[in-house]
Amino acid sequence: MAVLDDIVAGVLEDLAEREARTSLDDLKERAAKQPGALEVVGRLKDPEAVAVIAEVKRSSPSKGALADIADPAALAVEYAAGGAAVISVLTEQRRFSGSLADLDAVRARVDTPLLRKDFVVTPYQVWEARAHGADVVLLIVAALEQTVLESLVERVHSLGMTALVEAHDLNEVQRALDAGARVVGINHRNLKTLEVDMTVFQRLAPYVPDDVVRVAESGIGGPREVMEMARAGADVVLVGEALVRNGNPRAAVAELVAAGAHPSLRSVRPTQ
Ligand SMILES: O=C(O)c1ccccc1NCC(=O)[C@H](O)[C@H](O)COP(=O)(O)O
Repeated sequence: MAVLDDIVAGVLEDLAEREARTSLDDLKERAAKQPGALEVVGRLKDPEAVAVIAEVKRSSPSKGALADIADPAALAVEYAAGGAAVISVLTEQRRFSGSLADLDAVRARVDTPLLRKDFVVTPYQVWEARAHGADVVLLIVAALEQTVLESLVERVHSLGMTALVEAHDLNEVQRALDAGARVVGINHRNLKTLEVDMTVFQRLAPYVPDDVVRVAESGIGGPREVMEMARAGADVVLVGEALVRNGNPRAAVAELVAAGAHPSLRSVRPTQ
């Protein structure tokens, strides 16, 4: 079984348990009590700079344990202080050791927009994201039939949140755009094989129109890669491992933010 299928199968089992505990009506009530979702498209599409999405990531299928993050909110506070535009919180339990409790904890401590990073395949999970304070929801094209992808994008947007729609090849980029994505993530990591190919973003970015936010994801280790992604047309970089392994996450985010605003990029980035 491909890694992605295996992850989604586990996600569906865990989801069934949560659905048995919390009805959709209860989730909707909780969502109604949240402040409105924060707008992120304008924040991410800055012609002067590449924005940074900093990820709270304890472990992963490709690398196993990455960092012992006892206090995800404290890490998020450091990310926010370093200048992260959005903070990504992994909520998948089995392979990434995340939870909705992590999202709650982070939401309680930072005002920065939050991305619920999970394997979202049903509307219930979209409601969960909103009920737990998310502003952005990841949708992975490879995990979804086109009609389901379209309806989930619509649901995310109708709740005032933004869908980050993730692709890994040209067909998936086209499907993301057809589904109405305003923010497209191009993942260097193939989620079926876990192979990371750092040429994927530069090959696919030209197919994403300029009015759509382009996010380069995975394998970004530091300022050098941020500048490479910027030159290839990235508006945003999403970084996990390099930040959670760094002893000074605030400084590490600040370094990436500074690289994304480097004056030498002004001549290569399109003015919008
Ligand atoms: O990270 C993995 O091993 C992984 C495996 C299977 C599905 C998804 C996976 N990661 C999710 C991500 O997209 C990354 O967490 C994110 O892009 C950050 O990547 P990195 O900076 O390389 O930690």
